[in-house]
Amino acid sequence: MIHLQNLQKEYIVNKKSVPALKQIDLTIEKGQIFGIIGHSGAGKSTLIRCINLLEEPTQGSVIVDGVDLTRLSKKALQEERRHIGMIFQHFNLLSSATIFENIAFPLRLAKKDKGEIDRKVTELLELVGLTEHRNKYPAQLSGGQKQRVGIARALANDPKVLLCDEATSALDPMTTQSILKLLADINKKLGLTIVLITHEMQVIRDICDRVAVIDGGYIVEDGPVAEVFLSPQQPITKEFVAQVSDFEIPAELLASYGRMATDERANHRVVQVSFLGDTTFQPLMFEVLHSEDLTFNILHGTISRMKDTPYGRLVIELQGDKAVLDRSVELFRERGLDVEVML
Ligand SMILES: Nc1ncnc2c1ncn2[C@@H]1O[C@H](COP(=O)(O)OP(=O)(O)OP(=O)(O)O)[C@@H](O)[C@H]1O
Repeated sequence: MIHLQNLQKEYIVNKKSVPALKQIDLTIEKGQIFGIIGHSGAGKSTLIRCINLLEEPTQGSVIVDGVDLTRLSKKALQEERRHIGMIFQHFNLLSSATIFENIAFPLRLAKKDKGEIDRKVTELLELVGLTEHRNKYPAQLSGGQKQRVGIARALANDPKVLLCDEATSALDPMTTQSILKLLADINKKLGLTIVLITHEMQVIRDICDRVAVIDGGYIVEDGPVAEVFLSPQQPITKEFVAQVSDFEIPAELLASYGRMATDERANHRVVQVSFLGDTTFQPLMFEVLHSEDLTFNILHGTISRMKDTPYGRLVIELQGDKAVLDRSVELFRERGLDVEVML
C-alpha cells in the first residue's frame, strides 16, 4: 500500500543543511497498523508528513496505492491527499465551528451535496460515539472526545490510509486506551491502513502489527511487533522495550553475584525466557526444569498480550552444574523459547 524508497529529507536553516531523514526504505502493507517509534528529534513527524507530502522529500519516492506522489502536479496531489486522512496530537479542530461542521469540513471542500454531508457526518458521529454531541463546540468536549472528532473528520472522505501524528500523546492512559481501541476497531471494520508515530512502546504493543524504530533519521530496526518486542536487536530498541517491562535485576542479587568466586559463579545463571503465541500456555519450560538436576528461583513473571498475540516472560535464577545449565538453556531454545542470559 505504501512504499517509501530511498527517502531523504533535509531542512535548510540559515543556509545550512539539517538532515532529518536518511535513506528510508519502508513498505507498509494494506490493512496493517504500522507504528514508527523514536525519541524526540529522531525524524518521526518529518517521516509521517512525507507520506502525504505535507513535507516534501529532498529525494526518493513516496508511493501510495501505486501512485508516486512526488511526481504529481499540485492539483493531482490535492486529489490524492483526499485518500489519506490525518489526525494530530493537538487535534487541530476549528474552535468556532460545531462538531458537526468540523467533521463536515472536508466534505464541503470536496463539494459534496447537503444531503450526502448530513448522511455521512451522522454515520461518522455514530462510528466514533459522539452522536449526542453534534451541536456542541470543541471547547465543550474532553481531550478524548476531541480526538474522536479528529478521527471522524479524517475518515470523512473514505481514505485508504490514516496517518496518526502522536494521536494519543496529549491524553491520559485510560483515554489513550479508548482511542487506541477505536483505531483498532476502525482498522478491522474498514480495512483501513493505519500509520502511527509515537514515542511510547505501549502504544506499539497494544495496537500495531509491525513497527519501525527511527533514530537520527535512519530506520534502525523493523519487523513484526511480537518479534521486535521479544527479541530487540538494537540498543535503542531495547530501551523502548524496557519502557513496558517492569523488571530490573534486584541490586542485592547483582551484589551477591559480584561477590562469588569464579567457579561458584559458573554454577549460577539468571535467564529471561520469552514465550509467544500458543507456547505461552504450554509447560515447555517446566518440562526442562523438571527433567534436569538443577534448582530454580522465579524472580519475575508476566503474561500479557500484544494486540491479539499472547506472550509471556519469565526471569529465573538457575543453579546447578555448569554443563547442566548450558544444556538446559539449549533445551529451552530447542523447544522454541527465546532465551536471554542476563547474568
Ligand atoms: N521545519 C523545520 N525546519 C528545520 N528543521 C526541522 C524542521 N522540522 C524538523 N526539523 C529538524 O529535523 C529533525 C527531525 O525532527 P522531527 O520533528 O521530524 O522529529 P520527531 O521525531 O518528530 O521529534 P518530536 O517527537 O520532538 O516531534 C530534528 O533535528 C528537527 O530539529
